[in-house]
Amino acid sequence: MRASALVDAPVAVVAGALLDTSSLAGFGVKVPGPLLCLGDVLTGPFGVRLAVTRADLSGVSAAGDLLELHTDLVATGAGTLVVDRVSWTTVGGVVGRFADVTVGRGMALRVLEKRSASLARRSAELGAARVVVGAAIVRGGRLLAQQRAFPESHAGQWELPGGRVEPEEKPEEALVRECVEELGVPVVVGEQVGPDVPLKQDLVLRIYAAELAGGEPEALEHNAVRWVTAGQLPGLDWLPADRVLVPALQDLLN
Ligand SMILES: Nc1nc2c([nH]c(=O)n2[C@H]2C[C@H](O)[C@@H](COP(=O)(O)OP(=O)(O)OP(=O)(O)O)O2)c(=O)[nH]1
Repeated sequence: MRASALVDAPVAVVAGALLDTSSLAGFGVKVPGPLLCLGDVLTGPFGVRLAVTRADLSGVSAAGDLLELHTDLVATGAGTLVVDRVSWTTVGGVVGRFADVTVGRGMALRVLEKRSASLARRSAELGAARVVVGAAIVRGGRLLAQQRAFPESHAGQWELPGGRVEPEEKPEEALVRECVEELGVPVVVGEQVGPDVPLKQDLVLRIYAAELAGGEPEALEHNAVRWVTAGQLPGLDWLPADRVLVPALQDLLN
């Protein structure tokens, strides 16, 4: 079964809204955390279990023994086309087929309609949210990660250099400023990497690829900086929002 809807927001924003498990609230789905990550297991009504097999800019997929859900995102000139595909295994026999047609399809359609409305709502919120920028600085096939010194709850965890965009700044300008403040070096900012990851109701994390424009980065406000390979990325104790971005960061390095 397929359904599609146009959402008036860029792909990076809609992809972020899709990762936000708050848009699954009200569907009786148990989720492991506030953000969907590759490999997460979702538990739906009747104990149906689904593993997340894709969570990136192209959309989200989840698959289990009986059910598969795919949401594909396509950029159009007029916003993002969200294409949902649902497939499930029908219990055999006449009764099973009857139940499938009368109950299963109607239920799936109602769920998709409700979800599409909540996705559009969350995308609008995130599109208007304040942005925290982060720099994916790559040198010689390694990514620069930095280890937070505070607050206590996040001390020791890893993140990317960056911070909040001030009201009068462009995101790229904020990133250059933050890299000078935190690392003591200028950077050249490139393309966005991965989706806008929801941090709170009205705050998103947006990562840009970046290159050093000179100098050697130092941990001026952090515990440490470290250059990590694609293989080392999943093993680092990242802040939760950055963990979601690991596959996109690995793609950037590969
Ligand atoms: N810089 C940065 N912040 C991140 C990342 N991942 C992530 O969840 N965050 C969160 C942590 C904070 O809640 C928020 C940014 O705060 P910050 O402390 O770095 O930036 P800031 O100095 O401009 O913020 P503030 O003084 O206004 O709190 O974003 C990341 O990779 N880099």
